[in-house]
Amino acid sequence: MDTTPLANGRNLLEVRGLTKIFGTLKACDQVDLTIAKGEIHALLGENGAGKSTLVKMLFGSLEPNAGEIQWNGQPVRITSPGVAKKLGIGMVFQHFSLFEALTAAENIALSLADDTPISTIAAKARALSYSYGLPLDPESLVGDLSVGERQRIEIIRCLLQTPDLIILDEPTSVLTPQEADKLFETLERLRAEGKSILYISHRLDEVRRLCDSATIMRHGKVVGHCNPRLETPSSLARMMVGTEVKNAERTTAAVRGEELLSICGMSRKPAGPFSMPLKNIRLNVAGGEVIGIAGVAGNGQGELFEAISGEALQDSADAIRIRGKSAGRMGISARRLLGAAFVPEERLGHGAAPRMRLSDNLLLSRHTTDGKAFVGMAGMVKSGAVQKAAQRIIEVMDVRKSAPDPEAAALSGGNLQKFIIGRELDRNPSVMVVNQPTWGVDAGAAARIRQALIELARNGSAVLVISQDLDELFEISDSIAVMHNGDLSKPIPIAEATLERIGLLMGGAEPGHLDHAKEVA
Ligand SMILES: Nc1ncnc2c1ncn2[C@@H]1O[C@H](COP(=O)(O)OP(=O)(O)OP(=O)(O)O)[C@@H](O)[C@H]1O
Repeated sequence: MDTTPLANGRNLLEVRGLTKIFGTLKACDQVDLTIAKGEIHALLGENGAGKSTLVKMLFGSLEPNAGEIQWNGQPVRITSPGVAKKLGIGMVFQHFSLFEALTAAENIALSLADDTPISTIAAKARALSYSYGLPLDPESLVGDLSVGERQRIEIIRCLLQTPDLIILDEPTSVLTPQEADKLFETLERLRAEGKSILYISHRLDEVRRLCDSATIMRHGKVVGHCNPRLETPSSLARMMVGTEVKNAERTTAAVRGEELLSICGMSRKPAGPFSMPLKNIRLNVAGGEVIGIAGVAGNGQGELFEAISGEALQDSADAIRIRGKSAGRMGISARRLLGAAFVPEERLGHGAAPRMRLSDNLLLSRHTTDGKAFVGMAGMVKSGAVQKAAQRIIEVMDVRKSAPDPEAAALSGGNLQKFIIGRELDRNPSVMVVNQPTWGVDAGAAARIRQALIELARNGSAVLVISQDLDELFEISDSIAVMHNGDLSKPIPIAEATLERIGLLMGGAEPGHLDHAKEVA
């Protein structure tokens, strides 16, 4: 591995010795980074390596403890995002900062902080979004949009400020392959226009395809540079993690046990003008198996998760059965009491309360289901037991953190995901339903999560995984069903599933959905 920065034309940004300390942890330790004009530069590293901390300092949302930043050859102090934007630095964050009750245009207006009329902003956003191939309806309410569409708003909001450097923190983790392709076209066009891009991603194949150079971080330090096009995904993973990374393995075939999760003709009207109806969904997940659900984002996967988890109730109690009990009218806690566990796609807010410590988050999600273990006589919390369970999860899932029991918001994105998945696995649920299990998780940790899901199933649980990552679904599933337009296809056993067949179902082109609908009728 090369350890000197690649010279690639004139430099737009040079960072020397940038350091950020949280408590006793050096999240960034003497980091050097050079970004040339007109290049797409990847920032790679395992979860908690310090990537987000570094870019937050470049965007003025965190103040460095030491180090220097030069912009166009001049030393600068980026004391706030406003200063960064004025210099020409734009950022698309890993966690979106959008108000759900406002429209896309209203959200954009808020960040522009001037008095341009909303109609002008909407018109500009619409024109820009279409010209960059990321179509957006500025009048749509954010609350009704899929994660992919929300990200589009963030990107357009950033581009409206005509930045010279665009920082993207894991932009494709929630996108479909088609959406990701569109984004790559947009980024390539921006590069051709002379813009620079700093690109954080755990998807190493896309880094190889898109990026001109890469800086690799480990434990807060820069450990090398490379030209990703000359590397393989496994050599990049090795540089990041420091050791070889193995894929998850289905070592034994699934032995289908009793049906533990049954969805029996479940329909749901669209919750808002932009959400998808669910159409007569039928699916049985038995103990021992992993069923994967593929689909282009926005085809009803989010609505399906809400209906199964109890975030949205059914008219009929029998529409969902968990371990034989009619659960369609039960809320999330009652379904959890039946032995089910749910991991939503949005980690902060939905999956964890950001300002609460990990142990409190654990108690919050499990006090009903683990009442005896965590709550004693007269409602006193057994804090020792809660702390012990939190530590166990942290160890099993290798959650890297800066304090013994930090707030959820102080974890890196991937480490929080590991904690949330670990918190649910720790209950040894009979039914586990996960939406995007490895969103934002590094290659090593993703393999660990996938292996844990396979093992949970092999130990007798029913596992349902909704994912936009087809490679992931092929790696862990015993059968794959596809959501299209609110309709779920019949699960295809993995031995008969090909990328082409699943791809056709995702596009609605194969009659699998129709056959299934006929069978159901
Ligand atoms: N506000 C904070 N307070 C305390 N510690 C923090 C804070 N933000 C980050 N950290 C810690 O700093 C380290 C680096 O985190 P960072 O988010 O920069 O990692 P990352 O490389 O972006 O990881 P990921 O790929 O998971 O997003 C982690 O150990 C994290 O727990």
